[in-house]
Amino acid sequence: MITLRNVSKTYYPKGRRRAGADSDPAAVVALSNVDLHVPQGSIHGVIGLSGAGKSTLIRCVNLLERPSGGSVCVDGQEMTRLSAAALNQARHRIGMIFQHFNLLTTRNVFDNVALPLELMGMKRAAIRERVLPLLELVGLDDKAHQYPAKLSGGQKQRVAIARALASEPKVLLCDEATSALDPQTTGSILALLRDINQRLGLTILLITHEMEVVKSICHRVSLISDGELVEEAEVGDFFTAPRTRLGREFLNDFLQLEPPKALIERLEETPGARTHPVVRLAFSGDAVATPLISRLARECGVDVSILQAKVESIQERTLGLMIAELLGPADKTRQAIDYLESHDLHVEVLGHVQRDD
Ligand SMILES: Nc1ncnc2c1ncn2[C@@H]1O[C@H](COP(=O)(O)OP(=O)(O)OP(=O)(O)O)[C@@H](O)[C@H]1O
Repeated sequence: MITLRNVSKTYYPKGRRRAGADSDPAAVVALSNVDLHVPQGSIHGVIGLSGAGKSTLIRCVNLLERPSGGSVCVDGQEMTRLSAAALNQARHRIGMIFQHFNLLTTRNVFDNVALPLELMGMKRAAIRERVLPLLELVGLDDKAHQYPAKLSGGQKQRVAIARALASEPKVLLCDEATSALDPQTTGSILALLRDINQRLGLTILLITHEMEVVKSICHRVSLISDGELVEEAEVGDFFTAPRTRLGREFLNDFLQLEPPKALIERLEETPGARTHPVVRLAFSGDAVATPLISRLARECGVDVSILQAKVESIQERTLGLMIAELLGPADKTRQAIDYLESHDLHVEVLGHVQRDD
């Protein structure tokens, strides 16, 4: 449904865009060589730190920002090649919601949702037929005559969602849609987006800096850093075993699962004659219910000292996470790691610590 190929975006200081301007020290490369494919009906999250290029990326999809290079294809249409009129038409099929809702304060709820339909030239009766079910869908049918100033943040975002859906889009772009909301309201807005995705088959591309958003509703996630997509994975896989250092940092911050500080200070990168490994284990599926740790002791002769552990529900999947020291001779701890990996656990050796004995 959405395919970006080799998309780049460079911001130039006003009036300084010209041939050879790539070397302009004041130019900001916000995106480079971005490839992204979001299939019809899926929810795809792009996560990254502040300034990584998330907003630029999502705004390139509906050409609120025109890419400096590459192609942007939405629902089979190459967006960068459309005339102004055709682009305007294409945008009706791409709804967008924003962090700060962007409602018109002088219009009531009904008229905010009706606005895109008025701009499309729809008759008042047809607008009513379209808007009222949408207000019901977002749970605001009793607020049609209310003005935005009287609404909570969550209600404002619901109006914005209804407005974005008014032109019956195939794609919804969400630009940090829950960042201004408290955790409970965030939960209810995410539930609404999931519901819309399932009921209407709407394809959703969202950008966020919150792992909670990715965990709650996304099917796949991409990680953006300095304008480049550095990692992409199915959400369960990302939470089990992120492949990049930045991915691991996001995950550790979110899970708050780090070895104790005193132990981190003692961790050595390479094993020595009298060290034992500290590992981070991630397991899902059957492994969650299997008593693997006691089997390690029995079958590999290795004791396990659990430093931290937690179980997370990632949508339908249960994920176990643990930080542990493996205590035993080097050949046995090696064998224990092989044993765990052969039972589909993801094992990351965080380092090695000197034995106290
Ligand atoms: N209109 C602009 N002109 C010049 N530079 C810009 C413009 N918009 C964004 N940038 C720069 O492009 C880079 C990416 O910005 P962008 O807003 O896309 O990042 P972001 O990941 O959305 O950040 P945040 O989470 O803080 O909103 C940053 O270095 C930013 O300063």
